[in-house]
This record gives sequence, structure tokens and C-alpha cells, in this order.
Amino acid sequence: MHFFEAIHLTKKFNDKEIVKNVNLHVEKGQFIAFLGPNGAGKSTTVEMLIGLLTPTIGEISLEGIKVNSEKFRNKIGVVFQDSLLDRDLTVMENLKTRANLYQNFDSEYFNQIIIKLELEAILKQQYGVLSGGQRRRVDIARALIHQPELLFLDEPSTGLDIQTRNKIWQVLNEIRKTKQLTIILTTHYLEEVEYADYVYVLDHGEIIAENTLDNLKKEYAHDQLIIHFKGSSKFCDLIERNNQQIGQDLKLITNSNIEAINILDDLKNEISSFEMRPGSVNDIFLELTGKEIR
Ligand SMILES: Nc1ncnc2c1ncn2[C@@H]1O[C@H](COP(=O)(O)OP(=O)(O)OP(=O)(O)O)[C@@H](O)[C@H]1O
Repeated sequence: MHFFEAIHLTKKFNDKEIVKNVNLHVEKGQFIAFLGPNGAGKSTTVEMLIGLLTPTIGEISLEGIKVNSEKFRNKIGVVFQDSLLDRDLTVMENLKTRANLYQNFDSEYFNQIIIKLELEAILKQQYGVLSGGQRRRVDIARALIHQPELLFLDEPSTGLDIQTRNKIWQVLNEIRKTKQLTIILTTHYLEEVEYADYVYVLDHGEIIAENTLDNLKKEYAHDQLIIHFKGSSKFCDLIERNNQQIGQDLKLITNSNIEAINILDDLKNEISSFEMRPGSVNDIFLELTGKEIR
């Protein structure tokens, strides 16, 4: 049995299939990322996984516990795209209200979370007057205070600065290590996927690729050597090989560093500068889901 699984998950709205036969297997402590363009069905999938939306077809279970039970809800934490907290209450009042819902609430752990997320200075402030980054840190504290085993993060970093994103990931990675917290993330920040153990790429409601990031990179992302030439005389034979010319720059897909070094050596008198760009999550995303805006 897997720690968390979803089998044949399908959702129809007005006879239109928005999520189609999604199968998900997650082991304890894993960090899973859901990647997909706008409208791919990520939020609809997550809403089913957390029990907010009933699937048209499909089964979801966490250590054998069915999705719509209190036991299930106690084991999960959720950070939604839009916060659920009360804008008129202070940060402390919001968190205490939440904590009171749980029997196994541990005040020592609660204090640790407040310190880790650096919330001490804003505990007495109204949630509604906080900055976006402060609010997000409170949302994450809210999702963690009952020590969930599985945390869902639905685009948690949208609109956050790099410092806040780093802080949030530092705290989450620490809890992953110490408590074996399992994370399921949907994100538009492709660099966040770099931390993931396993990635599902969703498009038009279907999983179109799934694998470890390394394997996805091997298949869909290639290293690029970008050469800026002094003139354009040497381009011709290289362009033959499925490469791309942009002004005085030439983008070459390379199979190995040795190949790149040999090309640079051959052309060294013609080159004014160059850059080696490793294959990235962006390349995987564009290769699989295309370049058109949805
Ligand atoms: N209640 C609903 N009724 C009808 N259609 C819906 C409903 N909820 C979502 N959809 C449609 O389902 C599709 C997938 O939406 P969803 O929000 O799951 O995508 P997403 O991948 O999370 O997108 P984004 O990254 O933009 O948040 C969209 O075309 C959306 O319009």
C-alpha cells in the first residue's frame, strides 16, 4: 500500500472532463510537484485530493483512510491560493482559533512554528493589514500547527519575493527532514520543482509525463551552448544541425561538454563570448506543453 494514492481520478463539469484518469502514488516523506500551464486542471485535482470536491470517478486514500473522514482531515494541511484566515482578527487569534480545532494540539510545537516562520513581531497585528509575504507565512503556520503528515501547497509562492520564498522552503525542508513531512505542490515557479523527488506534468486534465526530475531532464531538456560571434561567417555548417541563429548568436544543442569544448576550440578565433546553459525545468515544461498561451 502507498502512503497516499489516487486512482482513476476523473472530474466532469457539465459533461466536460476537466481531470481525466489521474493516478497518483506518493510515499511517506516524498516531495511531489504538479506542473502544468494555466487551466491544466491542477487546482481541480488538488481540490479532489483534499476532499473539497467529489470526484466523478476515482478513489483517494491516505494510509488506507478515505478522503472524506475526520481522521483524513487531521492528517493533512493545506495552503490554498487564496487565504482562509480572518482579516479582522490578529495573527495570534487566527492561529489560536485554528489550533483549538485539534485535540492533539501541541503548544510547544506551535511556538516553534511561530519562531521558525519569524512571526513573533506580527502576532498582535490584524491579518488584513499584513504584507503579502507576511500573510503567506501565517497561512503556512496555520497549515502546519496540527503537525500534518501530508501538506498540500497550491501555488504558495505566487507574488512572493525571493527572500520570503527562501524562508518558506528553508522551514518546509527542515520539517521534511525532522518529521518526514510529505508535500504535494502545484506551482508556476519552475525553480521550486528542482527540490521535488517526483514530478507529474499535467495538461488538458491528463498526466502527460511523470518521472524524477533528472529523468525528465534527460528526456526533455538538453544543454545549450550559446555562442556570440564577432561576425556571421562561420554559421552556415553549424546551422545545418538543427541549431538556432538569433542575430549574431548561435544556440546549439549539445550532447556533452566534450562536444561543446570541441566546437569552441574549432571556432575560437570567431567567438566574442559564449555561455553554457544546462537543460532546465523550463525546457521540460515548454517541450511538453508547447509555447502557446492558454
Ligand atoms: N466549477 C467549475 N465548473 C466548470 N468548469 C470549471 C470549474 N472549475 C474549474 N473549471 C475549469 O477547469 C479547467 C481547469 O481549471 P483549474 O483551475 O483546475 O486549472 P489550473 O491548472 O489550476 O489553472 P491555474 O494554474 O490557472 O490555476 C479550467 O478550464 C476551468 O475553467
